[in-house]
Amino acid sequence: MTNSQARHWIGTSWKMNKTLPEAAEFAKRLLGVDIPGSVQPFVIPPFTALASVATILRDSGVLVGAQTMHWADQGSWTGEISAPMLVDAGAQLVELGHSERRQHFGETDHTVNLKVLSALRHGLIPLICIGEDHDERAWGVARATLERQIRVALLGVRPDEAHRVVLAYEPVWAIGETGRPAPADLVAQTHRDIRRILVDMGTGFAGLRILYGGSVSPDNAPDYLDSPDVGGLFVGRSAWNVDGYQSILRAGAPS
Ligand SMILES: O=C(COP(=O)(O)O)[C@@H](O)CO
Repeated sequence: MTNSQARHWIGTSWKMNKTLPEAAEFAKRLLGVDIPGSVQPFVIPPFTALASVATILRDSGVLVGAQTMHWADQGSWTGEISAPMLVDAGAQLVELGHSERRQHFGETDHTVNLKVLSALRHGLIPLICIGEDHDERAWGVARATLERQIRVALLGVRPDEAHRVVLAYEPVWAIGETGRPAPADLVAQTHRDIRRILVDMGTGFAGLRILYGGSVSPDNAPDYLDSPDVGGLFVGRSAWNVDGYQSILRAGAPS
């Protein structure tokens, strides 16, 4: 169940981090955190910890997700995990198309689309990551890149099911240790551009939630959340400990 009153979704992917005991400790500590009612929290552990974290956070209001999946329901796909397996493990959402998967693991707009359709068929919330790289921004084609990523990811998604999709705008140049935090005005403008693309796509798509991700920290979170088109934050390093995550969750409380 998602919090239908939530103004912001604020979540973290742990990427390839945390052992089972570390994951359980985080989840148990999170149970004691006072999360603002205006925030929908979510946590995306590695596959190994998905079921145990989902069990600890069951009925807590914190959504639990996976970092990727395959589009087929089952079959000879060595090393892969399907949507029914994620549901079986307790996942409610699945992150798709993260730039690290596009860059290092051959994820394409087409495979993201196949995965989005599978996620929707199985009742998972697809959290679709989009974002231009450094050159695409320098060459003035950032908006075109985002439009292509969005339109291909959502091919075949019916207007009446589109509201279940969440987008995360994550400029590649802003992500990770070598990333440069994006200026808040650029984030606000790009979210407006994305909103216009969605509006052009028609009823059902116009109101999709758009999160921002890339070097989000407790310091810059309030500035990003100031923009009316920013529907929340998707956080990496700064939320890998509960105190950091809690500080960013607090930024989502109404002032
Ligand atoms: O990659 C993301 C942002 O990572 P940071 O470490 O916050 O730059 C985003 O997808 C959350 O994992």
